[in-house]
Amino acid sequence: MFLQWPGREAVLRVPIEGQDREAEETLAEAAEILSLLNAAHRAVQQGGRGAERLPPAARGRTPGTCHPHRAGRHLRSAGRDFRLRQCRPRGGRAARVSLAPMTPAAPPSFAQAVTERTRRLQTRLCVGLDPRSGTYRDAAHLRSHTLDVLEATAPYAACVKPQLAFFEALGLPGFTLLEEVCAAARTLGLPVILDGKRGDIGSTAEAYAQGWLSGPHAGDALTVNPFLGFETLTPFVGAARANGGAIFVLVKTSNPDQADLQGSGISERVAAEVARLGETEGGEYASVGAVVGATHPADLGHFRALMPRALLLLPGLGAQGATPDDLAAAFHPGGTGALASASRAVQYALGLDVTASREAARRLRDGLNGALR
Ligand SMILES: O=C(O)c1cc(=O)[nH]c(=O)n1[C@@H]1O[C@H](COP(=O)(O)O)[C@@H](O)[C@H]1O
Repeated sequence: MFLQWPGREAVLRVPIEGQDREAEETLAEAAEILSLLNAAHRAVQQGGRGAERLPPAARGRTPGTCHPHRAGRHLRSAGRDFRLRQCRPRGGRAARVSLAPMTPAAPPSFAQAVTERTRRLQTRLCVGLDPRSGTYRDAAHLRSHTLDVLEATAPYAACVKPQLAFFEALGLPGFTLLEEVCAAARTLGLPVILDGKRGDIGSTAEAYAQGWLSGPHAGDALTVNPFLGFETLTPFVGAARANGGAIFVLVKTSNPDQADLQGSGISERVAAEVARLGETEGGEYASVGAVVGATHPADLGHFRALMPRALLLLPGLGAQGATPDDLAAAFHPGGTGALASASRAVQYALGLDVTASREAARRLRDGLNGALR
């Protein structure tokens, strides 16, 4: 077992013995080494030599890289987290150390992260990334424009939604780009919804769920097609819950032809299942959300009421004709609970002009905020 002391540049590893008393014992040892490191550091700063005073566990490290210990500092020991209450050197080779155990904070779930971002940045916009290969000179151009649009629009976005079809169409390089997009989104603090509309018999759905919610190309959330029956949702729900992710189940899609199959109460049956799956979960919003087209403004309040704890993904803003003013009924008071999505209207707002994409995202964010006032 090891204690790690994460300094700015050095990680000090000290062997730990014992279980319960490990905090006192280990930190006493660590503090001793730190106190020696600090003494050595001071000696080096004063022009002397100090490294030879280090105990074997600390030898070989640059004394100048040690980090002074501070109350409040976070320590990780054998997978447990502690906060340093006090670390007082006592004489040359001893120190008194006092630790408070910490319960490590679980990373926020998709629903928490996206809702927190909505509140903090006042944005309900989901930026869709649908890179169309015919639009670009070559693969490098497609890549750079896609990443540029992501970066330029991030300040106005609650989340980003790459549509898998456009990446799959590029073959293997598309998967590499998707990974880059997901990594860049995470660096920008943007939760990622992968729009894959997956769904299959349960055993195959398990592989989809593994691939898109926990595999190397995974997003934080995935759109899911319930057409095969509710059994198809089970692996996706399991993977989303296990990974702090989410799924968005197609309830009423944005296209006019949805009526062919989604009329006659079908959307309501799916909505009831979405609500049922979410009702056992704690938290403000459940991990099971719903896709409801922004192109159905008259139905948004209805579906909001049927799935009170579901996040609603509202595609169809912009190119499919929906406007921010159409969407207020999908939100809860306070302006949370829904994400309005636009792809072409942002990514190709004015050809390949990235500044125009940025402005389009800003206008849509402002429009959505205005509609909620
Ligand atoms: O799940 C989706 O994102 C989705 C559901 C739906 O009902 N309608 C719909 O258009 N979408 C996706 O949302 C995006 C809409 O693109 P734009 O019309 O360019 O904004 C496309 O990637 C669609 O695949």
